[in-house]
Amino acid sequence: MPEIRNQTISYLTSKFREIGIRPVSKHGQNFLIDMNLLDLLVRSADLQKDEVVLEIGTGTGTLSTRMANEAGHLVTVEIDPHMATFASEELDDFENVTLLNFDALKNKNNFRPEMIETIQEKMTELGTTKFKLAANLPYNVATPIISNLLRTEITPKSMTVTIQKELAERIVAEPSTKDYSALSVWIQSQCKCELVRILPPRVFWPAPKVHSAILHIEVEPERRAQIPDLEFFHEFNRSLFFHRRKFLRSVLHSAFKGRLEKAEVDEVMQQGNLDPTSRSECFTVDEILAMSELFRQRLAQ
Ligand SMILES: C[S@@+](CC[C@H](N)C(=O)[O-])C[C@H]1O[C@@H](n2cnc3c(N)ncnc32)[C@H](O)[C@@H]1O
Repeated sequence: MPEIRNQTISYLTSKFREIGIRPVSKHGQNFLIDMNLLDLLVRSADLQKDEVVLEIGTGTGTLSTRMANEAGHLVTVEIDPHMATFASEELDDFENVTLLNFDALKNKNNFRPEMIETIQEKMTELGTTKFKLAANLPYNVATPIISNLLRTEITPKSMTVTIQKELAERIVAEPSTKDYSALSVWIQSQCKCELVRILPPRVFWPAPKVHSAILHIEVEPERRAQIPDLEFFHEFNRSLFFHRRKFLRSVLHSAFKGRLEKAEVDEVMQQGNLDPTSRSECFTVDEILAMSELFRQRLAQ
């Protein structure tokens, strides 16, 4: 088994000095330096030898080496060429790692196609359909990464991620709370979420200004399969929370402008017993799923 190095602050600072680089804050370069927490993240991800694992944000490769030991194959993506060079040395002895040096996102709504193709290729080579995301995510792109992964042609079994605490709280939020949002509904409509641990800034180097959290998101294929049109639901849900303080009737009139007459929207609302003066944030995930389905069927008529 290749060696797993414990990357302490002194190891990282001396290596960075040697290479002549510094952590770049615009890329969210806050490295997890608490080895117990790295192990907790890997344990929570429950990686198996018949699985391909995607890591977005290789950084110095400290989490990557731990995951490569557990997984069938690790596809790890890093935007920063300096970090990719650093990590490739750490990962040199691992035969089951593919390190890609580019931005994981093509744009806010889509992943870089080469990343998805590489995962598919490695799944075929391994003869598996199983794939997971496990990563200490760059905070500025954590939301699109988690959200988009439920919209790609390959569905992950789970996503175990370190993210900003506020974002974790938004994902697990309950109806009628300030954190409840389109993201909470989108994730909870097809996944079970567990907040594994809150992490203080000091477990990272350099320390960020905010607290973080390890979140484990388990995709539930049966629930996901019950959503007849994922893209329609994704758009419907987003438009529902676009003006979260407006009354439902007005929100729905705007959402279907040009596609349904106002009277038709009112009819669907009556059909679903939907109170026109309610607000989107008071509906449960199941109620929003049912609402979306009523409108989808109306549009299909
Ligand atoms: C929070 S650090 C995690 C590093 C390492 N995995 C760890 O656990 O300490 C996030 C890493 O993601 C990289 N990154 C930022 N944006 C990215 C993007 N859009 N695509 C790929 N990597 C990105 C950063 O350069 C940084 O190395």
